[in-house]
Amino acid sequence: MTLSMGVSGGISEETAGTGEVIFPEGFVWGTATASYQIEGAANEDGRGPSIWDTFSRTPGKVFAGHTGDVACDHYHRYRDDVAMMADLGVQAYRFSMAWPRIQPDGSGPVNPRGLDFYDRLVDELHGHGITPLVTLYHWDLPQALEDRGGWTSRETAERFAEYAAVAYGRLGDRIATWTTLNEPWCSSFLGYGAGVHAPGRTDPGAAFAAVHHLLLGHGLAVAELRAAGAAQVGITLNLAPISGDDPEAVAHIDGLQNRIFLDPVLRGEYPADVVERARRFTDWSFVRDGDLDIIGAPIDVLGVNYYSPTAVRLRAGQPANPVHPGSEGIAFVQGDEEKTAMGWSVKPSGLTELLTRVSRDYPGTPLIITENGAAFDDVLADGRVADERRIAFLDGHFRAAHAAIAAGADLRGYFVWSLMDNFEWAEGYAKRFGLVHVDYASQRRTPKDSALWYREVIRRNGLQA
Ligand SMILES: N#[N+]C[C@@H]1[C@@H](O)[C@H](O)[C@@H](O)[C@@H]2O[C@H]12
Repeated sequence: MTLSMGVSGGISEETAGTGEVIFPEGFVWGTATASYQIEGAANEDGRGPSIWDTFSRTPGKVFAGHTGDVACDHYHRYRDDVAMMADLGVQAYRFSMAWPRIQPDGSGPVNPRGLDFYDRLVDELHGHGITPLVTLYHWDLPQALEDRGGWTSRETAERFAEYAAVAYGRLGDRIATWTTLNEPWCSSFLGYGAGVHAPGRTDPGAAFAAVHHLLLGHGLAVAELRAAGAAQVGITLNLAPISGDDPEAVAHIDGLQNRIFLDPVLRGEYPADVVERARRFTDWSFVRDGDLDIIGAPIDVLGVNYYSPTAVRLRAGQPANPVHPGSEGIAFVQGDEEKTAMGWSVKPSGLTELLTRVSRDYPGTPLIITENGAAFDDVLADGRVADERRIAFLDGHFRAAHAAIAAGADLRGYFVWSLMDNFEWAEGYAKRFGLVHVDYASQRRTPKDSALWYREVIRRNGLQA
């Protein structure tokens, strides 16, 4: 089953708020994870070091010095995890492949034992009737490539395309939907601009070079995947609706958060206003003739990760937010909505706004929500996690997605982040996003109430009144 097949049938009358909503027939319900966040086995079967192995070992970078060395031990427990997904009725599973497991140095020799793991995983998924959706890059860049410049170097984009071809060569017969990158905004602006993610660099000019080479890697990989016969190719972007009273401030942040990725991928051009604003930090000389044609090659599906909206306002003297280069005088403000354990506003309507905006401004590409979910301070008591807030969060966001479909968005599926609690990057294991609770000491998995609730949503293909 491909994930961007047309969904058939109309949708029920939109009954906002609390009524029953039924999604189109063929709508795909899934869960999502990422290699470094769940696999563990960091030094097993030939896996090479990634930038997150290095970063998490750098004092002060990750909460309590947590690392992904063991994580959820999914590398060894994948059969039980897949069986658990099947029990929850999950129809599709979004996971990422660890580039350093497949090419330990990021180029050259392929590690067959790394490919063997994904072979086993994909066969297990198919054995349970679960459709795989793969992300080729979810932030675990081989350290050897970072040592040669990482995403600031054009070479990394070229190596990424080679890695994509290797992965497809082994698994292309069993994976229909291939997404190249997860959230290049995080890889570039958090990793090279603000330094709060691996590799921990704080150079805005490097961040813009990373933006370009990540996107170039995407385009070169799409070409490789197409040549190899991939059925569906795409990319996942973390996007947010930007609100505020000052149009210039909104445009600035919308440009850096959304349009710097959407425009090249879906229009084959960088937004002119972003290019001009960024000239303080870069001369864009890393962009070569033909690059934008490569980056803008057609894709079959756009993955959208949505968590929370962004609100900005002018504030005299406000220093730049290092995550958003050139944002002096722009304050990021929080509304009085409920907050998650990450401190993010809970605003389901932001998802409707985002999906309808993308559909309006970038028509013609089917959408999949590749991540949406929330961290809350879950408590396991007597073998149960009564995570009502997560149920309410998901209920609201599912309804918001349904409203977007009713407004014309071509939304094909929804992957809840995350299948299970996992390594939450700089937050380590302190933040729990999972539908399934993980006791890291015992590795015991306990489906939370939200998982059992989600099973019913999937069974109904919608929500009860
Ligand atoms: N933070 N947070 C949760 C979640 C993260 O765990 C994923 O790896 C990212 O793709 C995206 O940031 C979202």
